[in-house]
Amino acid sequence: MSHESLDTKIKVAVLTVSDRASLPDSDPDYDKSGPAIQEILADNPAFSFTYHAIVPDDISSIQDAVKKWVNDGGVDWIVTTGGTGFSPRDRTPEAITPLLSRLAPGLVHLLVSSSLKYTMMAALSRPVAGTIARSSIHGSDENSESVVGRETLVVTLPGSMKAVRENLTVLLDSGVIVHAVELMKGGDGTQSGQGVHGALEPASPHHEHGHKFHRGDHRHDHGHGHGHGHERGRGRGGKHFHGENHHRHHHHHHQDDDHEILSHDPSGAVSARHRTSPYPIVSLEDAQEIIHKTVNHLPVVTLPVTASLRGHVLAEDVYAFTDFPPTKTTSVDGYALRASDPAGTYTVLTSSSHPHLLSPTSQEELPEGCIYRINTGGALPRGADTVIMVEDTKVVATYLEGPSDSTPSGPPGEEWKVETLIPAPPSRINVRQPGSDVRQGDLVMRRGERITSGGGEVGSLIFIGKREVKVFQKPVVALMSTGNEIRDILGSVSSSAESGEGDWKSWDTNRPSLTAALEGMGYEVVDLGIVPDEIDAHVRTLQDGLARADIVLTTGGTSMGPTDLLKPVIERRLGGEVKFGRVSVKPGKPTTFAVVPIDAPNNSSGDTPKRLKPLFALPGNPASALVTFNVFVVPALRKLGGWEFSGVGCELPRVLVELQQPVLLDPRTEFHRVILRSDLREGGKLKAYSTGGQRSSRVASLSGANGLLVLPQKVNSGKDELGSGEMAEAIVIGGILNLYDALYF
Ligand SMILES: Nc1nc2c(c(=O)[nH]1)N[C@H]1C(S)=C(S)[C@@H](COP(=O)(O)OP(=O)(O)OC[C@H]3O[C@@H](n4cnc5c(N)ncnc54)[C@H](O)[C@@H]3O)O[C@H]1N2
Ligand code: MOO
Repeated sequence: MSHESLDTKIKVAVLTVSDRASLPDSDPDYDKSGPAIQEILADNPAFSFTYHAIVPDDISSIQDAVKKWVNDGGVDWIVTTGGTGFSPRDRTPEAITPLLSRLAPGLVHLLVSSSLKYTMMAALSRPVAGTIARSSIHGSDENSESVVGRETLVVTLPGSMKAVRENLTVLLDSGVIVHAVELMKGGDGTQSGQGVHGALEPASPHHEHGHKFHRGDHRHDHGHGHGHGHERGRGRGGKHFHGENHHRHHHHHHQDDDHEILSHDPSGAVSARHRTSPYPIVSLEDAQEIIHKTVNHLPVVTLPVTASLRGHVLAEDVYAFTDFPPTKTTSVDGYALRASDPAGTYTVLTSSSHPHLLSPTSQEELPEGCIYRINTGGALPRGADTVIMVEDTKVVATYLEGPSDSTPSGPPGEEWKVETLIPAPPSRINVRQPGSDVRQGDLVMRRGERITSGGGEVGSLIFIGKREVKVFQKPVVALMSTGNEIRDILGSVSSSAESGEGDWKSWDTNRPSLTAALEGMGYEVVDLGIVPDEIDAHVRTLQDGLARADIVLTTGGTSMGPTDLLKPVIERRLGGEVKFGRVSVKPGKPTTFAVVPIDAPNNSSGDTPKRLKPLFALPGNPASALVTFNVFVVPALRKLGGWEFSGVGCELPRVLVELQQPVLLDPRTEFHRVILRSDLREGGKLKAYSTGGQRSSRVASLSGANGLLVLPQKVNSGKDELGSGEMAEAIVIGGILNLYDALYF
């Protein structure tokens, strides 16, 4: 059934019961809950709004209004708000009960029990629910056939906005109202996609309401236009998830608007799960842009400049505090002298015999007729301006073992006289002038520059004497696998599991492979282990991961199975917002990206600000997990760590490559795993060799792969394949090889 056509929609009338609001001179804004109900319903395609009235808290006024709507015929469901409490004027239940032809205590139970999760005061709410038959109001049942389809459902809600929103959410999200009205009209209820035991809302008070993370209003997946349910009032983001009708609506955001929950309720019956995914399928490019827009850099920290700085991004400009080298310095081993000194014989001075010539506290210069022995990197003595290499000299005389008349005393065997065989070379040749490597005040590295494992950046910082530096925090990544069928290869495995019996099926491939990838990129990994397909275990482990890490990665449980828990747990138990739940890529269609609120420590004003942490739920298939990691997660990790570009730009680089095999095109953008080799015989052309079978479970397709072809989507009437020799784009995920750097190719 489509809720698109008006006459199949459930027609709703809203009755506000309030002495104050019904006064003739009452402020029209006094009634808040009546309009709130209209707005919530207006955004739900299953409903169309008909009437709204405000009556005082007296039994006959309430009954008159209800009877009128029931007798007019055109109303399927009457929602009242107000007058259900314990104060003397609260009479709504007393007004409605006598009109009911059939009681619906189950609905009452649903309302009260769900409200009790928010407040024990819900025990003092006295709702009634049931159906009113049109004929029973006329007091005539002579035409019993006309009773069929002539019933109106009535539910009484409290007057408070909060309670109204909570109760309506439970009634709409559970699907019970749609189902009830279908049954009242003589249908079998299958239209709403709810089995008779359609699943009810789980206990999740704190995340159904109150948090204020709006979905960015990008990418509404209409395809139907959106005229539904907007006759009155404005659309409000009510959460709805019945059956086939999963429209995204334009939300006219109100400040207490929540984001939509699209996932199924996993605590319900298997039969109540979605049979088509409610998540719109976004393109690769859109998914990348959503990630880029959502993820922000982590805070700045000051770290010591050591090798472990690699992988960080600088958060400050770094200037040189002094000149490097600080004084004239030799770049060769030899003898310092004056540039004007001709070839000839000189007396040798050294840092042992004449250290004061190097000391800044002395004024003395290198005397005429002397040269000063120095080694590469050493400072020139005062008075010298160039250096002659040792190769251009020879020893003429050394100090002797014992005293002598003609030889002054010195360490025996030490050089006394050395002959320079050529005139002193010009100083530019062998001398590094002060500040010639780095000048004081030079900008050595900029904020935003990345400290790579290439070493150049760490080296540059240390070289100028920088001991600590401001960098963006590098994300810590929490990683978990899911699935009852998954076992840790290091864990103890019972013999029945080893023999393949029981429900054991797979070694946990994803955690080790993703850990290798993450640690190889320099990220610290928090291992959350393997989590069974149970809601509470998911919640606990995810909360643990969110507390300990800056980003959480999961694998498995993203798709359409009844135990695919990630999306429902994120939305319904963690209060998270799924930014996208499907992407048109192969492999990796169910890749899910969400943000989850984390309570920041209470501040002095007492309110609890929320921080959002990103979470990727990657598909369980091992090849899918690794491919989507490279395509979607790596850019997010980089962005968290402070990579910043004006556009989308944290992705791994792409190159143009020549296919060496023909490849078939898929309706989804396909990442075909390849080995990229540079062929110098053809000017260094990059050639792409397929790694073979590309099924999502075949992680071997990534073994040795250093590239992911980005194969364009096959379009209707477009070509089905790219031929050998054609060019395509590839994402570089590893080091490029030479053509012959391989065991085989
Ligand atoms: N009815 C539909 N079924 C599936 C759809 C779909 O659109 N409709 N999508 C398929 C696609 S595409 C993928 S990809 C997978 C994704 O599945 P999940 O993310 O829900 O993952 P699981 O069902 O939990 O597991 C899938 C597969 O991978 C194995 N697995 C899971 N974790 C690990 C691990 N850590 N190490 C090794 N192997 C793992 C698991 O045993 C399953 O064989 O869904 C398709 N289905
Ligand atoms: O999208 Mo799935 O990753 O093809 O197997």
